[in-house]
This record gives sequence, C-alpha cells and structure tokens, in this order.
Amino acid sequence: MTYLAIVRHGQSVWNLENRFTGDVDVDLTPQGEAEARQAGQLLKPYPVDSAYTSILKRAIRTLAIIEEQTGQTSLPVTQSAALNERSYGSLQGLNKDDIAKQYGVVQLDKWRRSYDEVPPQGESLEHTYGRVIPYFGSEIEPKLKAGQRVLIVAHGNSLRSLMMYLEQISPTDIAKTELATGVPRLYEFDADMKLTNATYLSVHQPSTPQ
Ligand SMILES: O=C(O)[C@@H](CO)OP(=O)(O)O
Repeated sequence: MTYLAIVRHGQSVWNLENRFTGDVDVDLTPQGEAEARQAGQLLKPYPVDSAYTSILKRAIRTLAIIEEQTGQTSLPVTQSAALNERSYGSLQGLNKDDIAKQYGVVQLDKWRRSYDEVPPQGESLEHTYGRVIPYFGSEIEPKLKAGQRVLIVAHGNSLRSLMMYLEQISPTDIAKTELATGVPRLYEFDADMKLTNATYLSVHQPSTPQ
C-alpha cells in the first residue's frame, strides 16, 4: 500500500489578475503563500519519500513552503518541464474577461476546459496529457509500485490530465473537473497499484453538537 499526493501551486499573481498564465513564470501572491502553508499543514500526516515539481517558480516555491511546514526539508526533489502548466500560446498574459468579450464565453470555456480544443499556438489538454502521463509512467509510477510515497506539486491543467489518468475521467467529464489552488488530493493504492481511495484534504470542521 502506498499513496500519492498532488497539489496545485498556491494563487499566483496572474491567477489574481485573471490572466492566462500557462508557461509564463509568474510568482505566488501572499495569499498563494498562505495556501501553500495550509497545504503543508494538511500534508503533515502524509510524509513522502520524494517530490516532483515543474520548472516554474510558483510550483517550486509552493513545494518549498510545503516542505518547511511538514519539516521534510531534505526530500529528494525532481524538477521537470514535463509537469509544467499547459501552454496557452498567444492567450498568455491576456485577461480572461477580455477574451470572453472578444470571442464569447463558449469559446473561452472550450479553450480553458475542453480536452481537445487547441488555444492559438498553445497546447490542448490532450497535448498536455501526452507529455505528463508518459513522464508519470516512466519516472513516478515505478516508485509508487515499489511502495514509495510521492508528492507532486504542479499546475491546474498538468494535474487535471493526471487526474484523468488516475481516476479514469473521460474527455467529456474532465471539462467539468476543477482543481483549486493549494488543496491537496490524496490517492491511495493497494499492493497491485489499484486505486483504493481518492480524497481532497481539507481543514477539519468540528461538527456542531445536535
Ligand atoms: O491561466 C492558466 O494557466 C490556468 C491555470 O491558472 O488557467 P485556467 O484555469 O484558465 O486553465
């Protein structure tokens, strides 16, 4: 039995400004740092043997903050561009509301959430899947199969493609699947690498006495 935790980086400056970000290397906001700290607290009960992240600073810094919080500061960390956010091509830097005004909300939604729509000069989710999953299969899955526990800190769309693979989400259903910043998702596997549980970690709300 082992587990894999995935975390989308905390809020970035361009998340806050509602701009297409893709592979532009923008930093975390103070709120993004706070989200990373909370993710670290939630991950404390789930120590890992190694961690993976993209080569973009919003993910690298989120991972570093998580490590500080969990106390796992000497974790082996691998950075790979295979885990980068999908490229939004010529949409990068543009405001999403302005794009909605120019092209309509239906087109905006297709570019953001459909599986196969390709943003101008960018990557579709299908393209992103095509680089994330082979990397996961060759570098990360063998470690899980060997019983090691792994943390991946990456991006909304690179992780949505991984969620498709792990949870067998269809191209239609992935369009409705969102991943919030800084909220860890934990996958548990049995000895045959069969997924036994998938859950978001969240702050425990004490129940109100009846
Ligand atoms: O702009 C982006 O790169 C992504 C992630 O922040 O946005 P979206 O949610 O539109 O895919």
